[in-house]
Amino acid sequence: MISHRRAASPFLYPSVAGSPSPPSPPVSAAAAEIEPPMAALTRLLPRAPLTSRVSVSFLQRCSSSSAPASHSDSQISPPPFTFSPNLTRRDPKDRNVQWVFLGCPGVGKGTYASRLCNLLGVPHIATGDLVRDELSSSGALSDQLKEIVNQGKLVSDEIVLSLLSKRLEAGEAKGESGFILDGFPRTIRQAEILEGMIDIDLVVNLKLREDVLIEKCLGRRLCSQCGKNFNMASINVKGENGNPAISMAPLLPPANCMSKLITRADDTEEVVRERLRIYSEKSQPVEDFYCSRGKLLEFDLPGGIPESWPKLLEALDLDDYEEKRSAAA
Ligand SMILES: Nc1ncnc2c1ncn2[C@@H]1O[C@H](COP(=O)(O)OP(=O)(O)O)[C@@H](O)[C@H]1O
Repeated sequence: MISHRRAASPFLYPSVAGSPSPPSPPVSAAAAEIEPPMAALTRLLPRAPLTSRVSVSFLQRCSSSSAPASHSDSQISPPPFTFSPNLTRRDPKDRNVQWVFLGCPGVGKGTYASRLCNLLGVPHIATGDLVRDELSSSGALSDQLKEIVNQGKLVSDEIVLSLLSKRLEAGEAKGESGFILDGFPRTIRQAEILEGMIDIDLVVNLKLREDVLIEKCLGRRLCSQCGKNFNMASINVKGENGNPAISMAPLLPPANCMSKLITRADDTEEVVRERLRIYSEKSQPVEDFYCSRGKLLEFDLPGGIPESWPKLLEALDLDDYEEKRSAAA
C-alpha cells in the first residue's frame, strides 16, 4: 500500500515549462562564512542536452510546518583545503538534474538513486562510497576514517566536503552534467554549505520503518569484485501500530558474484543501531531544512523494488519519461 501524499498544487523541478523555482530562505551566516573554501562545490557541470531534462510535476509536501529555515549548530572552523572560486550557478535548463536522496541507513537510497541515474543519464555520487574508497587506500586519513566509520559515526564535514569536491571536479573534467547525491548532506552544516553553493532542484526522502531498516542492513552484501549491492534478507513484517505490512524479497546476486560477497564492517546490529540514532539526531533536521525550502519529496516505500520502483517513478513524474523526453526534444 502506498502511503505517500501528493501536493495540492503542481511544482516543477527543474522546469521544462519555464516555471520559477520556489523562493529559498537565505543560508545562515555560518554557511556564508565558509563559502570560499567550499567553492568547488559550485563547479556546475557542462550544458546538458534538452532531452535529458525532466520535470517533477507535483511535490509531496512534508508534514513539518514549523521547520526552521536555518540552524545555528555549526561551530565552523575553516577547512584545511582550498579550491578555485571562479564558479557560478547554472540555469536548470542548461544542465541535467541536481537531486539529493535522503533516508536512514538501509532504506535503499543507493539502489533507487543508482536506478534513477541510469534512467536520467546522470552520475550517482554516494559519499559513503567516496569514504569507503578513501578507507581502502593506505595512509593516515584511511586509519582515522576506519575508526570513525566502523563505530557508525559521521566523518567530519571537512573531510566529506573535500571528497565530494574532488569527485565533482573529476566529473566536470569528464564532462558530466547533473548528479544525484546519495548520503549527502547528512548534517545541517553540510546542507547549508551545499545550499549556498549549488542549486539543488529536488530532495527525495525515502522512508521505511525502523525494524525493516535493521533487517535490511544486516542482510546487505557487497560484491567485492563488481561493487554491486545485494540483500539476503527476506522481509515479511505484519502491519501494526498504524504501520502497514511490508514484504520484501531478497535481492540475490548472480552466480558469479555469490562467492565474492562481503559484509560491510559497519553493518553489525550494534553499529546499525548507532547509525540510526545518529541519523535521527543529525540528519532528520536536514529533512526540515529542505522542507522549509519547499524542496522535499517524501516517499514511503511500499515494499521491495517491484512495488516501489514504479510508484517512485510516478511520484517523480517519470513514469512515461521516454515519451516526455521525446516531446521536449
Ligand atoms: N555526508 C556524510 N557526512 C559524514 N559522514 C558520512 C557522509 N556520508 C557517508 N559518511 C560516512 O560513511 C559511512 C557510510 O555511509 P553510507 O554508505 O551512506 O551508509 P548508510 O547510509 O548505510 O549509513 C557513514 O556511516 C559515515 O561514517
